[in-house]
Amino acid sequence: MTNSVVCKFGGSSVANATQIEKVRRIVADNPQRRFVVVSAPGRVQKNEEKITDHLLNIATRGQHFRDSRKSISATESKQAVIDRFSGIISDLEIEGNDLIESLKTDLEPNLDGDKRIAFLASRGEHYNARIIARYFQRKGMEARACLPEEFGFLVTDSYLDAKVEEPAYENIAVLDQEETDMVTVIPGFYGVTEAGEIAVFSRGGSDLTGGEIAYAIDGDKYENWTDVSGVLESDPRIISAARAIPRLTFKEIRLLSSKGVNVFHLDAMLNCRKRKIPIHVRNTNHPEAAGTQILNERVPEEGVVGIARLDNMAYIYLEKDMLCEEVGFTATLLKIFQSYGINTYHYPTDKDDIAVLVKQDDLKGSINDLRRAIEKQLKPDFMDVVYNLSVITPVGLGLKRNSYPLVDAINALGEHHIPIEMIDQSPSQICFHIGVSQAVADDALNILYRVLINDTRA
Ligand SMILES: Nc1ncnc2c1ncn2[C@@H]1O[C@H](COP(=O)(O)OP(=O)(O)O)[C@@H](O)[C@H]1O
Ligand SMILES: N[C@@H](CC(=O)OP(=O)(O)O)C(=O)O
Repeated sequence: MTNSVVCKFGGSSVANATQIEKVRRIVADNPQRRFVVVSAPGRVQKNEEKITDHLLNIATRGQHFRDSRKSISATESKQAVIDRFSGIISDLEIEGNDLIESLKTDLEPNLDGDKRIAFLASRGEHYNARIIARYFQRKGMEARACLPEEFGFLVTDSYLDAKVEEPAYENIAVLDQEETDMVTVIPGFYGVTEAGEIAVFSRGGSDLTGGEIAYAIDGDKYENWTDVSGVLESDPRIISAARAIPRLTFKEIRLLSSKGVNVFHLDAMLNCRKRKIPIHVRNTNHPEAAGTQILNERVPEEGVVGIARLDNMAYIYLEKDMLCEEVGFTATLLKIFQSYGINTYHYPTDKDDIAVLVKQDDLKGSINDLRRAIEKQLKPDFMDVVYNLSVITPVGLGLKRNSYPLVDAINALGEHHIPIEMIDQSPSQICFHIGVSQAVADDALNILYRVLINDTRA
């Protein structure tokens, strides 16, 4: 079946009845929008918790919010989840007592460990999809909810970071062949293992579900609906003047997402790229806005198209004479990080030194053991750990043939007396990374936005 558009609506687009009505209008507006992937209800107010976070708090018996300023018990989270869904059902004026009863049972699962966390985390998407399908029906739309556990959205049994298994694609294709006039509502974020257990993708994983459905049915387009008018030039919470980027390549969005632009899940575009399915990031609150098209190719007219930023980073710095001539030194070093489950972001290296950039939270609890392992296996002359770093990454295909933005960035930061802690160009040459102290990161981002994007506009 061709001519299908897969639409994914994020948590902010399905947070309450008003938002869900906007979703219905968007779906009804184009008969090609036959697959609708929904997230769990997100934030209505800025300082509110997402339903998924409440569910994780229930799963971890009140530990999930421990590091945040709020202290919310598991019992309070349970009530918050029930209240939110009851409110949505009543505001949408649909019959939903059965759903609330079933939700209450699901909130007391007889499961332990990661299986318990995954099952509970998935319930936000699960119940929202069932509610939204009912609402569509009440408004006269031919619609059905299709649940991953029923149609066989098969995933691996890494319960909190599942990956899609090949047979899932055939099972999704079957959905596409039946009931072709219907709108199919699918909960995002989770799948089912061969043993019939629920496993979730990493956070933000409903984007991934949308991308996988689009790939499986070879859709014409994957629309990703959110609360901003596309992928913006930089984080709108810091750069209020940031505008939507009209076109991006898969490579550019992947770089931006991996370096902190979290409007779109890092892996959601991988299979779409394989089948050349264009992705369109759009605003549920402003469907008339042009949004951002993500395509295989584009002709760049500018140097930098967007600037990402990763906060709370740290680096481990090592010095050792002739380090670069010691075959296997970097491999051993990275293996040590791997053995502690720590993801490494960059490792700029030179003749006698190397630095490994990581998320500083990932060092919690293991930094002393990690240092000991490095000392024992690699015997560095000197080792230091630098915390509270922010890594700012300007991205753009145009950088490949134009290195002036790199010079401009360094000059502008110098003029404003912002010390550069680290600098590194990616091998693809379409982005570079500048590390600055967290304390001056907002200033640095503002300066770089001005000099690399704003001032270069015609
Ligand atoms: N460069 C950027 N472009 C767009 N949004 C961004 C960017 N950087 C950060 N964001 C934030 O990402 C949010 C959208 O992502 P998310 O909260 O996951 O949406 P959803 O609830 O639709 O899944 C926006 O509200 C915005 O604050
Ligand atoms: N609800 C899940 C999955 C997701 O994709 O949500 P959102 O679309 O709100 O980013 C999460 O919060 O991680």
